[in-house]
Amino acid sequence: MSPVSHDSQMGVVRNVRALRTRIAAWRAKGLAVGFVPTMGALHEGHISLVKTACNLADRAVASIFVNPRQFAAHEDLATYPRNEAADLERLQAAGCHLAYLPSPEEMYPPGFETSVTPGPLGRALEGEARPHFFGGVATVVCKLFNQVRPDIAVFGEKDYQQLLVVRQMVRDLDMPVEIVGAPIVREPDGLAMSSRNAYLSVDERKIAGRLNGALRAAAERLAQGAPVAEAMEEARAALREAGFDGIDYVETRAAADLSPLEPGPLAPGARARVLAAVRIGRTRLIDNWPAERKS
Ligand SMILES: Nc1ncnc2c1ncn2[C@@H]1O[C@H](COP(=O)(O)OP(=O)(O)OP(=O)(O)O)[C@@H](O)[C@H]1O
Ligand SMILES: CC(C)(CO)[C@@H](O)C(=O)[O-]
Ligand code: BAL
Repeated sequence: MSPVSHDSQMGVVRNVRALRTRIAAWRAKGLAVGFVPTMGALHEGHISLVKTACNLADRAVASIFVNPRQFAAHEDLATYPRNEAADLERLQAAGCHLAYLPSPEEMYPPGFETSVTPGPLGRALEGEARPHFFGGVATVVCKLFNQVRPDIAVFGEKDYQQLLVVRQMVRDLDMPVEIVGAPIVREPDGLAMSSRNAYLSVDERKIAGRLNGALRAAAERLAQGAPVAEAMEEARAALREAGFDGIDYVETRAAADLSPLEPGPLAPGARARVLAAVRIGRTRLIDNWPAERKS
């Protein structure tokens, strides 16, 4: 027998109509809705977002949708890890109230043609390496917000630029939702949890564990007053020495809006973020770490 009582059984819906029926019943009771969009293959990072949504709202909805529009033709849409049964169990155990799993046809029916295009914030860093990416993310997140109509939505700081792009979209398009950023959940060696970590071989996994250390070391150098350009050069050297096959970028940017910084030392009190994307074998990893100069 299931240890879960009927009352706390998580709902599972796969189309907008069923989703809206469930949410309308909560709204009728005046309950606040928290939302966590995901692409599935869930790990403790995703679960921490669901728990945050449960803490901040009366009901939590999580979506699982591997969004084709944010993958370029050469990327890993076909092989992206999928594990629906395990994901549903994890969501249920985390206290999620409703899982929303639309099909690609439900999200993008024949005739679909409108998209959301982020501004300059979406063109730097990840946007430069993956030019299609933030347009796909903004479009699907906009649709998901219109479908769920949440009071709050929780996004992980692991995808730091994505969090800022979504905040900017919500501000620019007057969307009635509060965006909450949640801290990065890491493996014991510091590697940020990520669904794509499943691609790593045993040897690659050892190398991957050194990404976070390189960013932390850079943030420490910046805290001590090292020039940004010097700290970034040291970080690149550390990543090359660790054995990464490629570095898409390692940069220190203003934490609030990712605007570029001068090459010299950080201004005392200025909040910055060291961000990187690296490649190892067929896997691309991103991570970031806060940096602030000690006064
Ligand atoms: N380690 C983590 N800590 C906190 N939040 C995370 C973590 N990993 C992912 N998230 C957040 O979960 C949400 C869904 O992300 P997604 O499903 O793409 O997972 P992912 O592990 O980032 O996958 P990928 O390997 O494709 O980057 C995003 O808001 C993302 O920032
Ligand atoms: C926000 C998101 C679910 C949109 O597809 C995705 O980019 C992700 O999982 O970070
Ligand atoms: N976590 C971001 C989803 C992607 O890389 O497509």
